[in-house]
Amino acid sequence: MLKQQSILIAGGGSTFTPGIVMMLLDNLDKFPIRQIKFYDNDEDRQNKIADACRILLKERAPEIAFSATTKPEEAFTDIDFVMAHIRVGKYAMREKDEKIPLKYGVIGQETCGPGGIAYGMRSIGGVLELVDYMEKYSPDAWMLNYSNPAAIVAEATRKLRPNSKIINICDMPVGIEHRMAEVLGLSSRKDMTVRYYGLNHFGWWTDIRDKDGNDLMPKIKEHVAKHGYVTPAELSSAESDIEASWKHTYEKAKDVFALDPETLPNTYLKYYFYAQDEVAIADPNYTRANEVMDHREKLVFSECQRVVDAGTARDVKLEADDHASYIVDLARAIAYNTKERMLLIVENQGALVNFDETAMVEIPCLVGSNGPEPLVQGNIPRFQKGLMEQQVAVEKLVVEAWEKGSYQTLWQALTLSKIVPNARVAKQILDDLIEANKDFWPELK
Ligand SMILES: NC(=O)c1ccc[n+]([C@@H]2O[C@H](COP(=O)([O-])OP(=O)(O)OC[C@H]3O[C@@H](n4cnc5c(N)ncnc54)[C@H](O)[C@@H]3O)[C@@H](O)[C@H]2O)c1
Ligand SMILES: O=P(O)(O)OC[C@H]1O[C@H](O[C@H]2[C@H](O)[C@@H](O)[C@@H](O)O[C@@H]2CO)[C@H](O)[C@@H](O)[C@@H]1O
Ligand SMILES: [Mn+2]
Repeated sequence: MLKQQSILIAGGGSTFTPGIVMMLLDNLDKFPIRQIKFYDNDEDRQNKIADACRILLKERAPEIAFSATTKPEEAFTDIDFVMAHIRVGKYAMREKDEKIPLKYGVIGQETCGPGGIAYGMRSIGGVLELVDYMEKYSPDAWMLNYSNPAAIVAEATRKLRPNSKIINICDMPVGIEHRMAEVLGLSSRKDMTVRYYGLNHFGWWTDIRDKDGNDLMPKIKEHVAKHGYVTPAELSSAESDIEASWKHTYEKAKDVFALDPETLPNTYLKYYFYAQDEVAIADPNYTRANEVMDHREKLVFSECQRVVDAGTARDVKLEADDHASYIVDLARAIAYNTKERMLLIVENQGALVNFDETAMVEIPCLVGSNGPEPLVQGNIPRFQKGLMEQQVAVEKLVVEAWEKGSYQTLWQALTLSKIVPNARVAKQILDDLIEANKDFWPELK
């Protein structure tokens, strides 16, 4: 009989929380649960999600104990897995991360360039705090962390909490693999076995095969060269479920792919290869944060309110997706030693032979009860190596700047980012970001 698990969702008020709860409910036969707790530092926001999830859980799995709290000891005691997805500063700060660089004609993005650096400087402290609570109150637990910017957070936990049981993850590769599977007519992305390497939001597939070992790359490449990662269904229907900004990102993968037709790229490389094109189509007064607040956040919170008002979650419209299935698969792999092959952000340690051993890289790993076992991906080519060396230096400098409280180091990080044109612009953006982030960043000297 499988051991029943106790789960803490940290960032209970996240728009992604209901999806994860739905996915946990869908998998109770493979991942039995005795307790789910929510933790957040914003009680009102968390309660809106928790009140709906309490109804959902009572109807579908009344045997699972449920609670929501803002008290760390109550939250982190008696836990097997912490599923973390906090956003320090919430959407109000994401909006500033995006709009400040745009004032200077520079990409404003959640995880890439100056926006990602600003968000990283807020997230490091928040995530380390969660790790410390977990180690104090449930020292045997694992933290599976989605909190962004995952690359910077991963470098911070590697360097500042080297022995902690935290695994940093991203749903972007599985989201793209889902699209590849649709292109191939496969029923699941899990029918594919992939080789992949890179940094978070900065990587490439080098090999994709079916379970019999047949090479699937040629067919995917043929599609991507024409349509990027827009799926056949999206191409043939005038109406699509995806938002226009994501559709553009999937289309733009065509131009990103053109740079290296040997591999298949992660979508967010568009911000590095085509920075000016992306700035040209951005609206400095209405960025992705505004879209998310107007769409996903409204949708999730209004649906939770509807469930609470109706007193039932019988016809709840919130769905579990790849994002949720990935974190649940990872928890299962650790809990029951499934040895599932998954892309994770781990310390390189020779897996990319000719790359910095201490870099946090995104590569396939076999996951069991001891955690991830990285799979060697060999030598990487000069083009990717050059790009990755520059980007990993940015990520390491940000963590160093946070640790030392150093203005100079953060200025260097911004200047080194491929997205920022020069040191003068880097300084202007930095000074604005410091002012905007004074409640969140360490003081920089
Ligand atoms: N790694 C990935 O691929 C991936 C994918 C999707 C989302 N995410 C990340 O997941 C997170 C949640 O995204 P969202 O859009 O749902 O955000 P959200 O703002 O809806 O939710 C985040 C929650 O975190 C809470 N929070 C902030 N600081 C906290 C702290 N110090 N302690 C406890 N709680 C805190 C907020 O109050 C909020 O309820 C973000 O970091 C986002 O970037 C990552
Ligand atoms: O702008 P947002 O908040 O909608 O998304 C930013 C996040 O984007 C990635 O996740 C995508 C995923 O790539 C896509 O396939 C689909 O599932 O939607 C997800 C987000 O809604 C990315 O991996 C995250 O790190 C970003 O935060
Ligand atoms: Mn991601």
